[in-house]
Amino acid sequence: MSPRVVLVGPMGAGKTTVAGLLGDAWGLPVRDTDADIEATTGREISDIFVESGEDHFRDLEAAAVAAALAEHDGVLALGGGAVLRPETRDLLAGLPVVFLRVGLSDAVKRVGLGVGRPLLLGNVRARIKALLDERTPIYESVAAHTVDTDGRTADEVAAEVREVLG
Ligand SMILES: Nc1ncnc2c1ncn2[C@@H]1O[C@H](COP(=O)(O)OP(=O)(O)O)[C@@H](O)[C@H]1O
Ligand SMILES: O=C(O)C1=C[C@@H](OP(=O)(O)O)[C@@H](O)[C@H](O)C1
Ligand SMILES: [Mg+2]
Repeated sequence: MSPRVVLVGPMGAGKTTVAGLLGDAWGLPVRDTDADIEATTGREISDIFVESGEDHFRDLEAAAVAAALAEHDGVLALGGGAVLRPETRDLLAGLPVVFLRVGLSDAVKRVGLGVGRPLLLGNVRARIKALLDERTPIYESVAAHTVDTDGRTADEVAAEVREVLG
């Protein structure tokens, strides 16, 4: 069992949204590791970060990704930082991983000033810039395909993901 597609990329790339659209288009079930972590722990992601720290969140996330990759054959969206763990990158080798690329201004516009993304607290623009600089090479290293999302609607992005996967 193996997912039809695994979406990676930064916060605001549209992974969660595009996963839903792909699931609808293909008639496949959709999973999102953030939602899986919230369901298993009964806690919100931001509470886990604040109360237990990022390392603990990454442990939960690595386990959630491993479980989803083993159990799920539909569409899978990862959280933006899931690829930071080497064991997760190893598990992604050979899978249809698509990197949804987003530039700084579109990412800032999309994530807004919500409190749901704890890593962005403070200066949202500076935090996103640092995350994009640090993580872009990692997303590129795990992805079989890259789809640009800047200036495109989520529907347009989903259509291109379907196209690149053939
Ligand atoms: N291509 C897009 N263009 C504009 N807004 C988008 C696009 N994709 C997603 N969004 C919006 O951006 C926000 C973040 O999307 P989300 O799917 O949660 O991203 P991610 O899971 O990658 O962090 C949501 O409000 C969503 O509706
Ligand atoms: O980039 C990150 O480290 C994170 C991304 C978030 O998911 P999205 O990428 O779906 O927003 C969520 O997992 C958490 O807030 C940490
Ligand atoms: Mg998401």
